[in-house]
Amino acid sequence: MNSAANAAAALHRPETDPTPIFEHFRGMHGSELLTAAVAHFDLFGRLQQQPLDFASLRQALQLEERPAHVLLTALRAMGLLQETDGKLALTPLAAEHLVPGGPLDCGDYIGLAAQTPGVLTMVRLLKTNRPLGSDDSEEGGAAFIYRDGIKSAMEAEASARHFTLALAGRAKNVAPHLAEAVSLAGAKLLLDIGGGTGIYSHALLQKNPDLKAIVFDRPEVLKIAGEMAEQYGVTDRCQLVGGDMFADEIPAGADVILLSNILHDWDKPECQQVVDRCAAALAPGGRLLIHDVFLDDALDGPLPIALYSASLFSFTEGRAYSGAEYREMLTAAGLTPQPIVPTLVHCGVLAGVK
Ligand SMILES: C[S@@+](CC[C@H](N)C(=O)[O-])C[C@H]1O[C@@H](n2cnc3c(N)ncnc32)[C@H](O)[C@@H]1O
Repeated sequence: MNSAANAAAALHRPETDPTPIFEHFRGMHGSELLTAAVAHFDLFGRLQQQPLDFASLRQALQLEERPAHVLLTALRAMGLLQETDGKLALTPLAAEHLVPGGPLDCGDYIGLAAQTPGVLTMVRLLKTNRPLGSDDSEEGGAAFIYRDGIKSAMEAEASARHFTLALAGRAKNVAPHLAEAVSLAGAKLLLDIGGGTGIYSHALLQKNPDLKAIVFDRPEVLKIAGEMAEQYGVTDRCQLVGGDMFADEIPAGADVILLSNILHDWDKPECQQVVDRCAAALAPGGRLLIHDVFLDDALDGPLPIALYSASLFSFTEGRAYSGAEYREMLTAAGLTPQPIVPTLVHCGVLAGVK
């Protein structure tokens, strides 16, 4: 048992900003999406014929809405597509260099990567709209997500531990910034839905000595949250509750509910369901905190978030959303959105007040 006196500090801010490391890691998706667009979807050839609105282009590419957003947002962020009068068109850069058969076309060069494993996987995911690990032919189940009817890696001890601890590196860096950015003065109970390691809760508990927290997640994941609570010396104020946020009762009466990196794992109807359920469970006057990344409201960048969106798309049933999309969800749940407060690694907090 770790006493509070020799507990690890969850409030230790990194001396250097790890954001570029995450950007380099996610950068592979830029290459995959560009190559897919050029060599598998003939996207630039199609748009050379005529600009198309999102729905028509999506139909022409035979993509469902989520993969179409991931692909087209990334290409807009790369400066290859632009929206004019509601239609997507080639930018001068794409028109000069990516239209098949053009005098300065670089498409065959990009096509050198057409059959590489990463590109082929991305093309399959875009076409099927299913995350890695979710097919019956694949072992293990999808990472980070659980709902009735899907094969989830979060239900088996070893894979739940593997994926949960994988997020600890980011959480340890970002949590001190979150604890600094969000004042919980006066709050008595924090509910951390899908809390994973619980590190964000542990940092908030260390920062706010009168606060108590509930970390709500799948039972196998909570084993790690319990170990971490010991390391950070907050076990006496941190309760672990196992459940399914879509089906089980959300503990009622918290002043603050945290959805840290949760909604980006889900498609819009599931996001709305979670936001609605959290809003109903909040105490009057309470806050729902969406801690996540935010695309521009026009869904045309920034590029690092657009590439992270492809990563989220690959692993889960979600993607990155814009501030406007999240504000719409909060408003539909009867909450009043507040301005976004940045934390670290492109993340920020968007609060909705009940
Ligand atoms: C991407 S992780 C985020 C973890 C942590 N909040 C963070 O920011 O690092 C998503 C978390 O949601 C949990 N989760 C997914 N589906 C869930 C469900 N239906 N009910 C409860 N928790 C769920 C996962 O087990 C996982 O810990």
